[in-house]
Amino acid sequence: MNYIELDLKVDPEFSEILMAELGEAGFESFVETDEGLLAYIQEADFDEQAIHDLTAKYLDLTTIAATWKSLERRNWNEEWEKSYEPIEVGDQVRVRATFHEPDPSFTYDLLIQPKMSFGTGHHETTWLVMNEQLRLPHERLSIMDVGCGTGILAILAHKLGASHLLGFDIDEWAVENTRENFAMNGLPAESEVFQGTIQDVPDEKIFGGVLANINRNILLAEIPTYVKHLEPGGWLVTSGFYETDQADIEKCAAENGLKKLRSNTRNQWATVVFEKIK
Ligand SMILES: C[S@@+](CC[C@H](N)C(=O)[O-])C[C@H]1O[C@@H](n2cnc3c(N)ncnc32)[C@H](O)[C@@H]1O
Repeated sequence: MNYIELDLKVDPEFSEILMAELGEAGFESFVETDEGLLAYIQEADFDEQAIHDLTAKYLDLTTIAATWKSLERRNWNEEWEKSYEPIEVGDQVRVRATFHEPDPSFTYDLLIQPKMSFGTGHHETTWLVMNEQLRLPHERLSIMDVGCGTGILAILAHKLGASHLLGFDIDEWAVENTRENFAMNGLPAESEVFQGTIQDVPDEKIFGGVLANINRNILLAEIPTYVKHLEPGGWLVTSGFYETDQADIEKCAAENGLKKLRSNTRNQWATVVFEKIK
């Protein structure tokens, strides 16, 4: 049986009330930490939406940053083979696993084996970002993929003509999976993948485009740093937040020298595309 470990960074004052709520939602055990709370639930009972709702509910009172991970590896390929169908973005992009036949009518054929990592194109946010990538220049640009998951966004960037890719993720399994998927999709050996955050990217590295499908709180904290790594006129695609959080993201971006180009939504999830003012 696999368990999910939910890591809530929150003012300890709120730990008790959160434990009561999480207990009702099926979480079985808790460990209070200096920074908040670790909570454990069987993977089958875990509901990502419920955690988003919980975080949103307390936002007016305190800041809660929620991250979670599965405590054991599973054979995702086996799970996939039971239920996974290729996913299409417009009439140009098709994401599939190796056990699906290629469809030559699509210009961009992406091979993704997800393992434990987020990012097959099935999630609204991944789909929304890929849909925006199709409208953005990539030719000969250096592109950074923040929270690369399976590496899917960087792989599409490569297929759209990007010259150099840098991807990173805090999750070691995502990093391992991105490396595998990069190799499977023929990304150049010079592509960089590492485990870490934007803080680990050297100041002198400048990009023509940044892909950041993360979440509201991390975006609000990190947008100023993304901007420092963008060349003037470079673009930033943000996602991983709900429509209700879009105004906060846009305000933060405007305060940091970004101009909004456009936005889109899908099932209440949002994406906003910005350009660094020259
Ligand atoms: C919503 S998923 C997106 C994955 C993939 N880029 C996609 O679009 O499908 C967010 C990813 O960001 C990673 N992550 C979360 N916080 C991060 C941070 N501060 N820096 C880097 N990666 C982070 C998570 O481990 C997860 O793989």
